[in-house]
Amino acid sequence: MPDIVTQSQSESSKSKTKAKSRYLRRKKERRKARKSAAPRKTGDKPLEKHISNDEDESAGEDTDSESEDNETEAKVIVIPKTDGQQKAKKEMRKENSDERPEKRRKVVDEEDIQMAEADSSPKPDSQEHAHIPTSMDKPVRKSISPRPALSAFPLPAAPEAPPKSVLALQGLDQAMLGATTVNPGISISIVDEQEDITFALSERTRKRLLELGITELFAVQTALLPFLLPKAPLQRCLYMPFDPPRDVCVSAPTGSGKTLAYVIPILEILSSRTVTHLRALVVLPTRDLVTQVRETFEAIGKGHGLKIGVATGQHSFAHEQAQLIADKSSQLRGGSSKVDILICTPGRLIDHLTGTPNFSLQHLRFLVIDEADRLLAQSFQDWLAQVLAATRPALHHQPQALSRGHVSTEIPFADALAPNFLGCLQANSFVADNDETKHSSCQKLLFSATLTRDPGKLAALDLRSPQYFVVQSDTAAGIDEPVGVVTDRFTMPATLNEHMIVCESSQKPLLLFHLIQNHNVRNALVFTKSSESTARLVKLFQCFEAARASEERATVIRAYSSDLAAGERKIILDKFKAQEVDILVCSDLISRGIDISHVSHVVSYDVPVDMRKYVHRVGRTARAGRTGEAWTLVEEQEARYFKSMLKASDHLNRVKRLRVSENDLSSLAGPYQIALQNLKEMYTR
Ligand SMILES: Nc1ncnc2c1ncn2[C@@H]1O[C@H](COP(=O)(O)OP(=O)(O)OP(=O)(O)O)[C@@H](O)[C@H]1O
Repeated sequence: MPDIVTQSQSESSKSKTKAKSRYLRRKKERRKARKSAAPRKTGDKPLEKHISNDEDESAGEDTDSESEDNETEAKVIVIPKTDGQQKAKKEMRKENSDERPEKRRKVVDEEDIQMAEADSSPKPDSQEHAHIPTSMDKPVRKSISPRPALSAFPLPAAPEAPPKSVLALQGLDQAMLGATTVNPGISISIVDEQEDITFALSERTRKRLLELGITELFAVQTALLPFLLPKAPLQRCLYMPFDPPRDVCVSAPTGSGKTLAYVIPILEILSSRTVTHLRALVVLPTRDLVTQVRETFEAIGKGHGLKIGVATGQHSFAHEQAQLIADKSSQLRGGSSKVDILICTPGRLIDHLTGTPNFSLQHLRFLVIDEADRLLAQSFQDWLAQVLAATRPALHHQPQALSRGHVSTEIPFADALAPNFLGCLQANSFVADNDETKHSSCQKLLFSATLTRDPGKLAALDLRSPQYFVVQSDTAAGIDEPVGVVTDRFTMPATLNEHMIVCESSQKPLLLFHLIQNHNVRNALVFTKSSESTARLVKLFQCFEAARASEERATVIRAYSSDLAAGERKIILDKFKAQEVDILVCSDLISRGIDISHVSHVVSYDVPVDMRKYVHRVGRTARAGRTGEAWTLVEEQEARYFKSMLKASDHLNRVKRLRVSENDLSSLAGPYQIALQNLKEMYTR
């Protein structure tokens, strides 16, 4: 048995050897056939590695191992499959189909290689790209290294906010940034004649000021007078067509004397005039202010021989025309005027500009806009644009555009025309000795305690190289803030004491009565939010005074609001000025500009809606260096808003909290309840 086994083993090994040699022979033949089937192109480099779909398994394995070992040196050439190759491959497969199945191999295709090249190719702008690789010298399989992770972008973060002062400067013109800061503590005596060298005040004006008890000039006046009243005579001229004056913007606290700062220079310069023309126009927001400024002009200008007129609509239009215009019937190109100075409200001014013959602004030397921020916010009939246009000749130089209401082609009286309007004459009718452009001599002066910083609104004024003056203490301006005019801070009078009283809404009337009784307040202004609340509060207070039935003199309280006719308002205001009325309850109608020297207290019964309103209300007291008290009653739900408003203007620390206990109020509770009952009956009747 063992022999049999041995024999059969030897037979089988023989047959195996035969099969192996047959396999090797066929393999050899296949190689030969493959070599002959793949003709090499002329110029082709010798093949170092040949990858194709028809490679046998061992060749594929060799290729892998080589490329791993010599990754950097390996050169791979992709040879496109030829028809011969494909044929040979098919034959071979046929032959080998019975021998062993073809293993699945990783196939690297021509297209894959191209993509790999594209991916790993250097950036066009990199230096490495100086050598453009070809498929001949490019490593393929292992050359595709994993892409590095994208570098992380920094997370979005808000940049640090620029300082408030930097923000405030945005969009402001250089003129505003170059404002002159004036210390409110400065004053200059006008008693000593030698001191007066700076301002060159005329003897007549100085005497008049002294007669009125004005012995020194306040800070804003010390800055404005040398600027508006230069010593050089040429700069005091009525007409300056070739060297027009610079415009001026002034921001100074309430009661600091802004009115005199323009009244004195206007009177001084206009007093040199021979012919009466309308040369100074002062625009104010209310009739009351017009009356007040007229009184100041008349007081200081007594003896100057200048005529002062007003236009507020208080009188009929025909009456005003008769007061303002000397000649309504003739056709005068240069206009006609009975007044040198006109003080008016914007509405009535526009009425005269459009409806009064020979009313002309071509001779204006001064255009004053007092309470400028309020007036610039008023777009009534586009009044500002109309006024500015009337100070310049019309673009098309139409003779009829000179003064409204007349159309004529006759040669006008040359002496009636302002120099900058002479160009309007027909060329052949008037020969000028000088062809240089003539400018308007009108100098614009803007005043306010809360002058606007809005560049857009200021641009509407078409200011000529304006000079800004800001009256504020050194401490009010921060180190990095050149001037307060560029921030939301408003300078308050140093002599003003400010308090707020936080209370429940229902307690407010009783609290007000307590403050008035307890502090023995006389000469007070009480501001409410509307004319209705004004009337209600006055009635309640009158009922309260009646119910109190005290032996002391009853406090006289009156309402002052737009509900009253102008005549009635004037009577009440005069009584208050004469101290016949103790307390005037009013809406914001007189919160601006009104100057009543003896006002000792200002009470904001309703909180002001914004900081500007607050500044003007409290500014009715502590004027011209006097002391004054300002109280604001703040309802509990308003406290937060009110405080943040003050804080935004850097003013919170100036307003102290005043506390009133329930006990303090209890003594007045009885008459107050009676007053409420009486008022109720009054309204139900
Ligand atoms: N040099 C001065 N000497 C004494 N009193 C003066 C002087 N200048 C002005 N006054 C007085 O100071 C008061 C306030 O002046 P004015 O009304 O011009 O203030 P204002 O700055 O215009 O205030 P507001 O912004 O509230 O209108 C007036 O009664 C005025 O007569």
